[in-house]
Amino acid sequence: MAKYSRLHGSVGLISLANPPVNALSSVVRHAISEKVAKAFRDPEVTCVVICGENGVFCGGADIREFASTMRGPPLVPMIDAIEEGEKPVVAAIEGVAFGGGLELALGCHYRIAHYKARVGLPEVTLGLLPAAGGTQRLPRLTGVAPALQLITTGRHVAAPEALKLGIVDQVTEQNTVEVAVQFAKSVVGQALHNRRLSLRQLSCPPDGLFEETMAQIKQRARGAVAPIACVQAVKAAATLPFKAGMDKERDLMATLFNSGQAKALQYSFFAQRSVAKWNLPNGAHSGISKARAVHRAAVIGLGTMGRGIVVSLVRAGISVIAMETNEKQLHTGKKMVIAILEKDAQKHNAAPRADLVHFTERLSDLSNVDLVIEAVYEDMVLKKDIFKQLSMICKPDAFLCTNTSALNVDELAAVTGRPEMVVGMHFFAPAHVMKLLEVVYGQHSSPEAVATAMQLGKRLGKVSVAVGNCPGFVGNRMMKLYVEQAHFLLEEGATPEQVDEALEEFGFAMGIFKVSDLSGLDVGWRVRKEAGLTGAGVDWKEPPRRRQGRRYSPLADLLCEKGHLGQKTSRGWYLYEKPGGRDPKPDQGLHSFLVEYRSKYGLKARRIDKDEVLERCLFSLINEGFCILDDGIASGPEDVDVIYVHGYGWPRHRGGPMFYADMVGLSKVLERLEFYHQAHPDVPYLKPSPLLRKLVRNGSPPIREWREFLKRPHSHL
Ligand SMILES: CC(C)(COP(=O)(O)OP(=O)(O)OC[C@H]1O[C@@H](n2cnc3c(N)ncnc32)[C@H](O)[C@@H]1OP(=O)(O)O)[C@@H](O)C(=O)NCCC(=O)NCCSC(=O)C[C@@H](O)CCCCCCCCCCCCC(=O)O
Ligand SMILES: NC(=O)c1ccc[n+]([C@@H]2O[C@H](COP(=O)([O-])OP(=O)(O)OC[C@H]3O[C@@H](n4cnc5c(N)ncnc54)[C@H](O)[C@@H]3O)[C@@H](O)[C@H]2O)c1
Repeated sequence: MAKYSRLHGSVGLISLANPPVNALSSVVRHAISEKVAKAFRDPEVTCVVICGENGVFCGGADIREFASTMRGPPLVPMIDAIEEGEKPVVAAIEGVAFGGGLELALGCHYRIAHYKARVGLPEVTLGLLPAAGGTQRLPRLTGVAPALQLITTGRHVAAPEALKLGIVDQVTEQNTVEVAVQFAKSVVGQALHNRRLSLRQLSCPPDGLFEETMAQIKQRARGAVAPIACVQAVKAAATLPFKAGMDKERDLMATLFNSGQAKALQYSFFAQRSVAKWNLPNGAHSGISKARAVHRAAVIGLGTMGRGIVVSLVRAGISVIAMETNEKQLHTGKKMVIAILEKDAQKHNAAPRADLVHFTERLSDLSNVDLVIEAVYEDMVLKKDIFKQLSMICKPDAFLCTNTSALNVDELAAVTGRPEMVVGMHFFAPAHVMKLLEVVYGQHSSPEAVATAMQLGKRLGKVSVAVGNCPGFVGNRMMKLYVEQAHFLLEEGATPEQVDEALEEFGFAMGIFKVSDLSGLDVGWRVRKEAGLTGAGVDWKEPPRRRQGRRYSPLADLLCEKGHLGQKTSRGWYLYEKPGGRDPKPDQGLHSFLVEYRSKYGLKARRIDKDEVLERCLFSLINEGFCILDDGIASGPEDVDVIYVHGYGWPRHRGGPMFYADMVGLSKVLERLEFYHQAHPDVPYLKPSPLLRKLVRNGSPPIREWREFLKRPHSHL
């Protein structure tokens, strides 16, 4: 709803009141239209201020309404009516003015913002465009180039920058509504013609602007349609009269509105918020579990992961003890941490925060920290030794966390005298960049420990997902099968280029073989050795392409044995111009190696099409996702999808693997898995999961109903 009051006798104040973000639901739109008309009718009222209650102007259209038939007064005529009014209308912006909220403000004649407010048109991130005049009014206010950038990226703009761009007329540190009221009174009687953005003429955009932006988008937003529609809409603003531009905006929105991409992106928006509401097998949940404040943290091991974790903690203003095992490693780690912090400082024109980090070689220095994150080698014996020592050294209420990618959190907890204080905090590389954090609860992890890790993740700007304990947790458990299928496809006749091309066309920023070259083939090699699949622990009675009773591909192991570890050695699945090179080229040597390999094992190469690449790689991953849900390791499909979108490069406009399965159709996924399982009976995980079968038996309900078919989450191995 929206409230109406009269201030100082002559100012009509309209306050949007729809907590938490004053979204423009049909009720709110109705109320605004009514109150504006009332203020315009009232002869005592000479000017109007529109604001939002609770320190938020408006978070835009009510996204939940998009899933059903839109009812209530549309936004466009409502905003037009405000702009056409003969009394000055001032938007008082606190908190945010996003999407339809900013479009409403652009319809007002003036905008006053609090200095902490943010504005933006993030519709593109929801698979849409700003269709309440945003694509036509913003370019008329800022010029075409800045508007194009803001609309195609959805970037949030802080008030001081908004002032520079001309989006707001004034920024204040005072009470914004009071300032806006005084301002409104001061402009009564002034001509409004110039303040009506729809009447403004646009100056010519720079030559080639639209073509260049389109090319950048095609490169950056692989396959996403909304940014392209945004360019077309802004181009209409630059080339057509306002009314014709509005028609174009509406038509483009109509094509986006019901698209699969818009549905996927809106699902992702709510999924990201739903994972913050976690629950544990013992009934504890985010609503009742209190996090403890973390003032001092420690990170053990300053390798690839530890460095990034230290930087993340420092960026959040937390003081850190960074510990390494010897002077040389400490020196290298310290140099890397400081280099990143200095780069940060340069970017923000501030002093580096290195004073927050204390570097040490002594574990005993950790006695007084609130929380420790261990990030040493993936070696259970080493980690256990460290946890045993931590249990004795750290103060009794310190949380002990591990960044292990796949090891058993319960086994680590068991060597401490405080298993309830132990959780996994699984960051992703590089940890100061990647958004995802898996918070792994063990059998004994207390709700307070989970709440603290989740809260800390939030403070570090991560999207945190609570998951149960099993080998690989959620992300890596699914990933393993996806990688394995890609290797099998090479055995059967594909090349790394063919597999990667299919995955990149699907929307992944990088195909799986390029990713493998980037992170180093030795990472997986170490994991396979630890799992007894290669190296000393192997049962040599089994043939090379069979391990632990099932099909196995030793291809990656053979490359590692040759020293072909990826970018760092200039050869892996691709060829690079020099060690550390970034530009992958097809490797004829690798192709010949594949031919020899197939001939050695009597494998006949066949033509593998893109559909098979996608189905084999993605459906096996999805099938494991269903097993994970069935096991209660993830509490809902949203958790799996958020993990894949934020940690594994799954294209956001495809929602995530479980959402994708729903879009493709569960019976199709089931039928194809049955087909591939019959064709490859020695690959057990291609057998469709019982949950997938159950859902299909129950008529393939939409993803939002899957939780009804799930058991409660639990942690098991
Ligand atoms: C606002 C935020 C920055 C706040 O962040 P914060 O961290 O404080 O809080 P949360 O993110 O946790 O949010 C709290 C709570 O609020 C929910 N929520 C937030 N925003 C919205 C919203 N806009 N609508 C609904 N609900 C919202 C959130 O889900 C949380 O609740 P939960 O229960 O899940 O915990 C931050 O929230 C944020 O960034 N929000 C999104 C901002 C945004 O993207 N805004 C743009 C919205 S889209 C829009 O505005 C479109 C406009 O351009 C208007 C277009 C006109 C539409 C015309 C339709 C024509 C259709 C024609 C086609 C017809 C074709 C045919 O069928 O024939
Ligand atoms: N690299 C990744 O992509 C990635 C991603 C997520 C999680 N992980 C996990 O993070 C952990 C660390 O991985 P990494 O890639 O950073 O390894 P790394 O080899 O780059 O670094 C490990 C560091 O630990 C230090 N170390 C070893 N023993 C120590 C001890 N007793 N005390 C203090 N420091 C010690 C080493 O000197 C080294 O600098 C592993 O458990 C790994 O599985 C790695």
